[in-house]
Amino acid sequence: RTILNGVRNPLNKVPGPLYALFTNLPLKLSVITGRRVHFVHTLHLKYGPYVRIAPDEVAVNSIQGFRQIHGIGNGFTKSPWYQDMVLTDRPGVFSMTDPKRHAARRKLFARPFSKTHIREHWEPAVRERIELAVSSMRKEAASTMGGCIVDVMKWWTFMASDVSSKLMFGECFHTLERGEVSDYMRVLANVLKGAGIGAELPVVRQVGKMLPFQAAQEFFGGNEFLDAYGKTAVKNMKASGSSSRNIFANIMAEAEKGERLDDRDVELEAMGLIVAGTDTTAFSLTYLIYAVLSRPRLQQQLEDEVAALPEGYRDADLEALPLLSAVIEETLRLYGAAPGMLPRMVPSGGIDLDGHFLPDGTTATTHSYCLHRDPNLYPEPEEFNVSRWLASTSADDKYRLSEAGKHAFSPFGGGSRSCLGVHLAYMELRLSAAEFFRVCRGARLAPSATAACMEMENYFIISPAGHKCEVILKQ
Ligand code: HEM
Repeated sequence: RTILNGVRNPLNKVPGPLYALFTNLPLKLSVITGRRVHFVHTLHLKYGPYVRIAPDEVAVNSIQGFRQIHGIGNGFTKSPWYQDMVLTDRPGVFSMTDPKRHAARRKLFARPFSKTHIREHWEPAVRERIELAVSSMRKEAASTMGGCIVDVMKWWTFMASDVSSKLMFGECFHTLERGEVSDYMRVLANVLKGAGIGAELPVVRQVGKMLPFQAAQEFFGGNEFLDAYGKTAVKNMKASGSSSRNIFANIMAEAEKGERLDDRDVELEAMGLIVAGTDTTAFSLTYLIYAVLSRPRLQQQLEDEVAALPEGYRDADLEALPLLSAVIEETLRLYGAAPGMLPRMVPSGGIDLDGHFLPDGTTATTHSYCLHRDPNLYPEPEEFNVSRWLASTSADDKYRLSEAGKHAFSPFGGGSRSCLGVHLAYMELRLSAAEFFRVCRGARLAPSATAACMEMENYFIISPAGHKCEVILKQ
C-alpha cells in the first residue's frame, strides 16, 4: 500500500530530480553546509518555477504561487519547522503556527512597530548608536598600523545588537564601547546553531543534550542564562522611569485594550526579536557597503547626495533621497538578509498552484533569493543596478522595474507573516548608510573583501562566507 501511495502521489507530477521522490538528504546536506539558497536556485534554473526538492516539499518560484502561499486568509500556515527551530516552551510571534493566536499577538505589536511610533520613540537612540559605530570605525582605522583597515561587518553587528538590546530589554549591551560581542549574544549564537542543527537532525540534538560538556549544554540544552536576561525585559517594561523604558512598555499599553502578554511571553518575545532584528540588519548593511564600494561612480554620487543633507537631518529627510533609497532597495533585492526558505503547510484538502496539485502534508516553500534573480522580472538579475529603482533616464529604461518586478520584491516576506520590524530595519539602513557615506568619504574595499569572502553563506539568513568585510578608510 505504501508503494502504491508513493506511486500515486500527485507530487510525482511536479518536476524535480529523481532522488527527491525518495529522500530529503541532498536538501538537508545543503542546509547544514550553508548552501540551501544556492542549491534550490540551481534546481529552479534547471526544472523551472515549481520543483520537488524533497518527498514532501516543493519549492515555488512564481509570483502567482508566492501570492497564493503568502496571501492573507489563503489557509497556508507556517510549517512546524519554526517551532523546532526556536525550541522554546511556548511560541512567540515569529514561530506561532496557529493563525488566530498569531493575528491576536501581531495586533498587539502593530502600533509599537509602526513607522510613526518607531520614529517618535526610538529614532534618537538608534541614531546615537549609529554615530558611535561610524566614529568607532574611524578611530579603529586611525589606530591600525599601516592600513586604516576596519571590518564594517563587526561594527554594524555591534551597532545592531546595541539597538536591539536597548529596544527589547531597555538596557543597551554597550557592545560598541566594549568593542567585543556581549555574553548574551555569544550564548544566543550557540543556542541558535544548536537549534538549527536540531531542527534538521533531531538525533544529533538528542545525543548532544546527554553529553556532559558545558559547550554541548549551551548548544542543545535549555538556557538559564538567556532566561535570566529575559527577566530584564520584564523588569524594565514595568519600570516607571523613561530611561529604562523598552518597546514592551508600549506593547503593554496596547495590551490594556485586549489580548495580554504574561511575563514569560515578554521574556521569550524579547529574545525572539533580538534574534530576528540584529544580524539581519547588520548583514544587509554590510552588503550595502560592499556593493557601493565595488562601484566607485555610484559611491561618489551617493556621497554627494548625503553630503548635501542639512545638519540635524532626520530619517524622514533620508526617505526622500532617491539614490539612497534606490541603493537600499537594490541591496535588499540581491542581499536582503533573509532570502532563504519560508516554508508553509498547504491548507487541508490540498491546493492547486499554477496547475500543480499539492496534497495535504506538503510543504510549499518560497525563496526570495530565487524570485529576485528571475530575469523576466529583473533584467540581468545578478547586476547590482540602482536604475531599476530610479525615475526614468531613457538609457536605462530596459532595467526599469515592471509591475511584476514590484510585486515580486519580497525581502521582508509576505502577507500576515511579513517582517514585523520592517520600519525599524529601514530606519537603521537609511541612517547608517547616510552616516557612513557622509563621514567616510573615499572609503575603499580592502584587498581581503573579495567575491569569495562575500559569497553568501545561508543558515536561514545569509552572511559573508569570510565572516568579515574589511574596508580602508581615508584619514
Ligand atoms: C534588513 C533587516 C531585516 C530583514 C531582511 C528581515 C526579513 C524578514 C523576513 C523575510 C521575514 C519573514 C520570515 C518568515 O516568514 O519565515 C521576517 C519576519 C520577521 N521579522 Fe524581520 N527582517 C529584518 C529586520 C527585522 C527587525 C529589525 C526586526 C525586529 C526588531 C524583525 C522582526 C521580525 C519578526 C518578529 C518576524 C516574524 C513576523 C511574523 O511571523 O508575524 N525583523 N523578517
